Parts: sequence; structure tokens; C-alpha cells
Amino acid sequence: MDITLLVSIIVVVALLAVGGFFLVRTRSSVAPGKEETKPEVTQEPKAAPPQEDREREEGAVSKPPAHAPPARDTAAPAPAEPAAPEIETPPPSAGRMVRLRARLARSQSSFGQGLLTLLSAKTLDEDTWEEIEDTLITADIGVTSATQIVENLRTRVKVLGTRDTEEVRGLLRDELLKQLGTDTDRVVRTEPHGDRPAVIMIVGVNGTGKTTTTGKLARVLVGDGRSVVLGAADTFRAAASEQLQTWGSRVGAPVVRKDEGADPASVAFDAVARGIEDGADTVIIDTAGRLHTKTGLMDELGKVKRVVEKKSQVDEVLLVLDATTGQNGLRQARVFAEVVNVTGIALTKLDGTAKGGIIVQVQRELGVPVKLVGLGEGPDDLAPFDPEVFVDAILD
Ligand SMILES: Nc1nc2c(ncn2[C@@H]2O[C@H](COP(=O)(O)OP(=O)(O)OP(=O)(O)O)[C@@H](O)[C@H]2O)c(=O)[nH]1
Repeated sequence: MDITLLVSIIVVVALLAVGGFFLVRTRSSVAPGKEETKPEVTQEPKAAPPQEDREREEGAVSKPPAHAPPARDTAAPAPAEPAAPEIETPPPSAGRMVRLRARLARSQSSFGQGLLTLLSAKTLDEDTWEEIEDTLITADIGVTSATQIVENLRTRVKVLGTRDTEEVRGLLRDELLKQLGTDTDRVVRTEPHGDRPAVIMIVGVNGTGKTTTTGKLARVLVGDGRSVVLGAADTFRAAASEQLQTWGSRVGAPVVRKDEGADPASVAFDAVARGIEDGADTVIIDTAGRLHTKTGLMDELGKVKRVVEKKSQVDEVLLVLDATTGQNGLRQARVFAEVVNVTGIALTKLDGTAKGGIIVQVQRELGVPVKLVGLGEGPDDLAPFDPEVFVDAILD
């Protein structure tokens, strides 16, 4: 081999060896620097770190406590604490009926539209007026009120000589409002007297919606910023006290209850005592459903009221009536009114019937105002009764 070629090969090999050495050195000195940027850490937030770790990363926790367990242990789930029941904040009573107006419009529109169609007939002859009266009676408004409405309408239509739809609608609105009573005092007495809470008793026959109304009323009051104690004096139906407990827990209202079969008067008495002790604004007592025809049970209701009165005056006795029961509801109302001096009506299930005229009839028969109306099964579907919203929903 030529000596020059040999020397060249040696020089090339030597140069390659030196180059390779520096290349390896340079690579190994960059690698730690890359490690310092910790790419694993930047990817980690995908798995949400425990709160304390997060705060530490953000600098909120300056250094780990001396007793801090290794990172792997921190990630272990802590033993679950029993979740505190969530207290709800129901909407206030004001404007509730307006919010529920669509329900009314749905259930009562056939009644209202029937009347308006008849009134806009080409000729308002005897037959048409009779049909108008029948429509009113079918809606459970009662014969006396139906006759009055028709007589007044006939006179006013004749005197004014009007057949304009809007004007006739206005006349009908006036007549219906007159029958419902716009000046009637419909306030539910819930204000405490000095150191004593207001006491409300809820009464009625089975299944009308007493327990539901008690729970819904508690929500109305809590929504208005009141403190409430509930008394589960329906000791006859075991589920009623459970049901009331659920309503109470949802809004943080204590529920006084006893075993099934306990004396309802003693539960009611204890509930009022608890209300006084807690400085509550209002005590609402749910009573067992009873047939108005069962004298013994009706006497028992009178006793509950008398026993409560030993502790505090009873401000309201609300009779819960199911709007869908029509004339039967009226019969019930009469008997209850004799036994416990009913001060107001809570008319439930008005969302399920077109016979809203029962409001007029029950007020006329009992001389007691409808104060609350139930417009659905939802927890906030109870509203203070507003005649104008009611009539407008019928006629819209
Ligand atoms: N659609 C509708 N349903 C209602 C209304 N109010 C109550 N209800 C329903 O009526 C049913 C009976 O209600 P409860 O409150 O259990 O009746 P109660 O009078 O306490 O029953 P007893 O304890 O057996 O006398 C339930 O299914 C309620 O959801 C309402 O305004 N509208």
C-alpha cells in the first residue's frame, strides 16, 4: 500500500474518532437541561391533582408540611363524609300565580272560550243566553251566580248596544270578577304574635292534598323569609309523617312527629311548643284525612284544635278541597266548617279540571275565601289566589 494512502486513512479515522467523542459529550450535557423542563409535569394537570397539591404548585402552600405523606399517598381518596342535606331556597310567594298562569289557561280555556264563542254569536237570543248560563253551571260556578252573571250581562249588552268582541269580553271579565270578589281579604295569617308563632291547621278529607299543601305552604313561607315548624298530626297514615319529613328537610324546617297511631292532639301541641321554643314565625299542622260523614273523626279534629289553643291561638284553619270533586267537595266543606271554623280554602288540583267555577260556589256557600290554589304536583305549584290572574287566564 502506498504510504500516502495509509497516512490519509489513519488521519480520517482519527478525525472521525475525535468528532464522535465531542458529539456524545454535547448530547449528554443537553439532556439534563431538557429534564429540568419536566415535560411529564406539564402533561400531568390532565389528571386533576388533589387540592393541596394544586395549591402547592400555584405557590399558595409555600412548603409541604413536615408530616406530608409521599405524593402517591396524597392521591389516595379520603374517606367520604356523609353529604349534608342540601337546603333549598324556594321562590317567594309574590307573582307565583302569574308564573303558573299557563297551567290555568290550559285547564280553564275550554270554559272561557265556550263563553266567548257564545257571546260573539250573530244574535244573542233567548237560547244563546240559556247556553251561556249552562256553560257557567257546567264549570261549577253554581246556579245562583250563573243566573246573576247572565242577567247582568244581558242588561249591560242591551244598554250599551255593543257587540264588539273586546267590549263583550270586558263585560264578562267584570261579571266574573264581581262573583269572585276582588276586595276579599285573602291573606294567610302567618305573622307571629310577640313570642308566639302563628298557627295554621290543615284539614280536609283523604287524598285532597293536605300533606302536599302543608309542604308546599312551608316552601312558600320559607321563600318569603319566614321560619317554619311542621307538625305531623296525621298519625293515622304512616307515610304522611315520612312525606312531611321530606318536605321539611328540603327547606330546613323542623318536623315534630310521633309513632303511627299516636294521639294527633299531642303531636299538634308539641309542634306548637317547639315553635315557641325555637322562636319560629309559623307552625303548620297537617291533620289526618277524614270523611266528613264520620262523626267520631270529626270530633277528634275539634279536639286537636282545642288542645292547640291551650298553647296558642289558631290563626288559620285551611280546608283543603280537591277542585275535581265538584259538588261533593262542597258537601265536605259544609261539615268541616261546622266543626272547626274554617278561615280559608286551599283549592288543589285546579290544573286538572275545567271546573274552576267551584271557587265562586265554595266562597258563596261557606262565606270563606279561597286563599291558595294548587296548580300542579311540583313543589312550588301552590300560589296565593289572585282573582284577576285567574279570570284573565280563563278569557285569554
Ligand atoms: N295535579 C295536582 N296534584 C296535586 C295537587 N295537590 C296535591 N296533589 C296530589 O294529590 C295526591 C294526594 O296528596 P296528599 O298530600 O298525599 O293528600 P292527603 O290529603 O294528605 O292524603 P291523606 O293523608 O290520605 O288524607 C298526591 O299525589 C299529590 O301530588 C295539585 O294542586 N295538582
